[in-house]
Amino acid sequence: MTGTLLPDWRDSFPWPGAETHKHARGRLGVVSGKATQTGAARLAARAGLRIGAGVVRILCPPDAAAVIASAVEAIMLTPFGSPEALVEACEGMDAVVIGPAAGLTEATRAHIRALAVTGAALVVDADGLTVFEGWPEGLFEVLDRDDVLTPHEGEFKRLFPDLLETAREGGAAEAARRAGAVVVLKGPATVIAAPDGRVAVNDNGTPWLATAGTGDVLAGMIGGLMAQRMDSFDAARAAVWLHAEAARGFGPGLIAEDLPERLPSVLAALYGEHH
Ligand SMILES: NC(=O)C1=CN([C@@H]2O[C@H](COP(=O)(O)OP(=O)(O)OC[C@H]3O[C@@H](n4cnc5c(N)ncnc54)[C@H](O)[C@@H]3O)[C@@H](O)[C@H]2O)[C@@H](O)CC1
Ligand SMILES: Nc1ncnc2c1ncn2[C@@H]1O[C@H](COP(=O)(O)OP(=O)(O)O)[C@@H](O)[C@H]1O
Repeated sequence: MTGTLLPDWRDSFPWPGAETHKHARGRLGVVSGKATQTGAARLAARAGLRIGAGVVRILCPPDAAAVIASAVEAIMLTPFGSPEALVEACEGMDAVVIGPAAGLTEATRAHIRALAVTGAALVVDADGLTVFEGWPEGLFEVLDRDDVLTPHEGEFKRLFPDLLETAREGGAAEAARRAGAVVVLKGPATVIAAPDGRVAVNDNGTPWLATAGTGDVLAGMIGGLMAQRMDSFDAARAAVWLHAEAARGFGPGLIAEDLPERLPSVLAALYGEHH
């Protein structure tokens, strides 16, 4: 294991107990974009499954169903055609990831606002953040403390333009307070901040992660841990660390698809240290 600090979230990592079953381990939903933009959701869904969510289902616009169905196995699929149908399809979900390649549309805004009032904890990423540029309160007013926002710097500036000049730690902390949710400000030293004032800076980042789709994988990993009912701040810290650990272990040539496949060895090392 690399990283200079022993991750203290290890004690609350959701290893499965003997009596568990797939539904008890946690149900994760991932909302896909349209037919030509399904890869991001598939990356997130696969990462959520690899990190231990027992059941993962992609929710997709009807036109995307045939494309996704031909590209998934253990991951399930439900098409939806309206915000109401999306909410119905997410019944019983413990966590839902929305935003990767979702599209910068009024529909994306409506889907997020509808999902926020269900019982599922949300991970809002990528287009799900950008689409609220100029209307951040439209997002913040529907979030709960256990929801997570995962902006890179560009997305962060779209939601928090006045925090541009603030140092990353202070900026993320203020953003979390304002959003009333956990904020993961991604980058070489990813900052994780909770609305109750907890702040952590990840210490094992690697530039091998600077490749398209790795953020989608991270969103799926965070959602997968939240689906297993890990505290959202701890889930975010754990996922950021494991994501970087997987990338370090792979090294040159890494693409986003490699990260979920690398997770078993990273998790095995963590499991071995713990048991
Ligand atoms: N396989 C897939 O289907 C993938 C889909 N993706 C999705 O594609 C959509 C658009 O992605 P884009 O990359 O165009 O949108 P972004 O919002 O990431 O990038 C738009 C602009 O933001 C700026 N920016 C500022 N700071 C940045 C930072 N730290 N990192 C990256 N960009 C920064 C850049 O100038 C960039 O041109 C998103 O919904 C995203 O989820 C991507 O995640 C890549 C993989
Ligand atoms: N130079 C870097 N050093 C460490 N991590 C990085 C670096 N560049 C990007 N990353 C990480 O890679 C991921 C990129 O996510 P994101 O920008 O959302 O990409 P995408 O939208 O293509 O999935 C984040 O987890 C980020 O922290």
